[in-house]
Amino acid sequence: MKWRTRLHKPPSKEGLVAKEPVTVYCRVRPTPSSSNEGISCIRISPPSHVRLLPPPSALSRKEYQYTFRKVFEESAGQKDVFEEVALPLVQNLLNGRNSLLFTYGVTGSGKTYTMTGTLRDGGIMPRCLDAIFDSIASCQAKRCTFKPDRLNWFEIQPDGIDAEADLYSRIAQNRVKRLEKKNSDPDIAQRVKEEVRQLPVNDDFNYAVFVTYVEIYNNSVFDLLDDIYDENSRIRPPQTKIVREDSNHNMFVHGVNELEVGSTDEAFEAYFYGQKRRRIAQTALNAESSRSHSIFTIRLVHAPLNEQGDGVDPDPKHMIVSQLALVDLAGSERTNRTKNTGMRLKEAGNINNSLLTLRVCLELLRENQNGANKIIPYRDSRLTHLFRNFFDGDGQVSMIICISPVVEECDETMQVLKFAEMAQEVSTSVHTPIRVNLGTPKRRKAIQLILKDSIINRKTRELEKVKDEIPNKMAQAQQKLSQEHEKKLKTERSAWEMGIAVSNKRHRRSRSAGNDVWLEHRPVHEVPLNTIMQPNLPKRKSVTKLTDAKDVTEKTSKYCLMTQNADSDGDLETRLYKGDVIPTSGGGAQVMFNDVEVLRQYSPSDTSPSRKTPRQIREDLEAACAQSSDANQRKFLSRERRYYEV
Ligand SMILES: Nc1ncnc2c1ncn2[C@@H]1O[C@H](COP(=O)(O)OP(=O)(O)OP(=O)(O)O)[C@@H](O)[C@H]1O
Repeated sequence: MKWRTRLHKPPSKEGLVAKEPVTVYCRVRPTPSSSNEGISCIRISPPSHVRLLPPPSALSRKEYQYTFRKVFEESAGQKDVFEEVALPLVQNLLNGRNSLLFTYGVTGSGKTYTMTGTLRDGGIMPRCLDAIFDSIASCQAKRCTFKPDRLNWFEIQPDGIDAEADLYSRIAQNRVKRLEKKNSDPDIAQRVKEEVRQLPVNDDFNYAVFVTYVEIYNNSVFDLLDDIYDENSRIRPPQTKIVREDSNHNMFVHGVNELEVGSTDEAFEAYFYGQKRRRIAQTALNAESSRSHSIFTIRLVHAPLNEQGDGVDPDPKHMIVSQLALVDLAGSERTNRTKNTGMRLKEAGNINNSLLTLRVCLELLRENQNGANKIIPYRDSRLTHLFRNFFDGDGQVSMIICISPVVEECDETMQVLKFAEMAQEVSTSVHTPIRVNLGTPKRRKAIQLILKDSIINRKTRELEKVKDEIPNKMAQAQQKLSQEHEKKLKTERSAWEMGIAVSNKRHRRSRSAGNDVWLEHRPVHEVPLNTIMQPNLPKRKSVTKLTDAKDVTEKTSKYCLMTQNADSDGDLETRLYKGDVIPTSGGGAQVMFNDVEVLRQYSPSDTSPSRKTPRQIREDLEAACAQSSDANQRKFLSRERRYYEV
């Protein structure tokens, strides 16, 4: 069943609210190889002090010491910075809180390096994504369970994918892929993922991750995930977006593309796509200087598990949306040093204006916290307008000041440090939303336990069933075995009876009447048999002496060796040893004896005890048949040799 929840406005803010100061960290980048090696305008006193030593050429020669939450030395790794600065913000996100993290500093001071890093040594953004996905791994909602309504909220589709949402998702993913094919983007597969600490999550909720990527360039907002190409594959000029306020007074970029991502790599694909759209202009200071503020926002949708534990609660009032905005600010710089002109000068002016507005807003906020009641000019720049909620109402704000030890940049570095020190004096409210009371806390675990239990029960039942069936199955197997045995015996018996039938005289006689040509090998001194029954061999050739091999090899297929003898009672006994003539591979022939016929004449009046009964005679014959192997055939032959010349 599929249904759509009616458009729902975010719930009013209830829950715990705590005041948190803007947290400022300072990262000192290694001295660039191009600068005067060994000359540095910075001294660090771990863990939180940094001293600026202006060179003789500086505008102000006074030494200053600044204190921040933590100062990262040149040797600090990406992991150190992430764990100290961003991991608590990821925990915020998982707890339903909002956070904003800026990197701020002069051009080339390491802001992008700190925020994004490289594929081999990821910065804060990929590490945050890894930590999020690792933490929600067991509670990730089915794709398309939530659909952005483009008004800063989400619709719930409890059954997951619906056609429209799926289409949206496919278009969005394809757009990212298509661009990747056309350009030689960094290979995401080469990204090195470091072990990230899994953070605790409320596993009675299902989670989905969405990303947006916008830039503020010359004080206009652009959606970096907007389709670059139109229907005719022509490059579309970028469309400016407006910053709006939703019904709950939250600021958002209207109509921005919000992409559901199922993994860090998918989010990275979106990021690289967006990178293409960023205006990257070369300045005299940095070959890859970004001239716009870029904002990569991760939104986490939390929705309670439904009662069955196989989907989400369809009530949108129970849904929580938290966000972590990662802002890579454009470099603050002095135009006279960068020697910018024309468009670059305009860019620099806008960048400095928005940074100045940020500074002014923070200064006035600080004054208001100390009793003043001044209007904060958020609207003076898109940057402050968009993040008004964070400063004014809700969310933790953190900042990493990136500084370079290069002496030439000492004056600008001082401005950055002064601004950052002031920013720490501003406090913001951090709101922790109240999660819906599910009635049965630890619902997922309970359902998992029930499922596990039912699997165990099912397996036990299956085992018991098998156990019950064992005697039955054994009886069946035994019956089958005895049936097979019986059948085998029967076959053997009938074969045996067939054998006996073969020795039946009449039967053999009838076989003699076929197309076979018999070689009848008679004794030299034959007793006249006129009065005695004789075998009927219709096509035969009789010999008393085998002199020519051709007698056997040519034409004949049957061989019959005849003996005549007087038995112990003086009666005449004629024996016919019969066999098949089988050609051999050497061109000769061999005889395979397979039958013995005994014709005996005796007087019916003779009743002497030594006379064999017909039954005894038959038994003798059967025994002779049973011995019709090669060896025995040879024995027969040698036994009878004295009567023949072979
Ligand atoms: N901590 C660091 N360790 C190693 N290399 C660094 C570090 N910080 C910066 N870099 C290097 O310095 C160069 C400039 O850094 P980056 O592009 O991050 O500066 P930026 O402040 O973002 O500049 P812009 O304001 O122009 O965007 C890059 O080549 C980057 O790899």
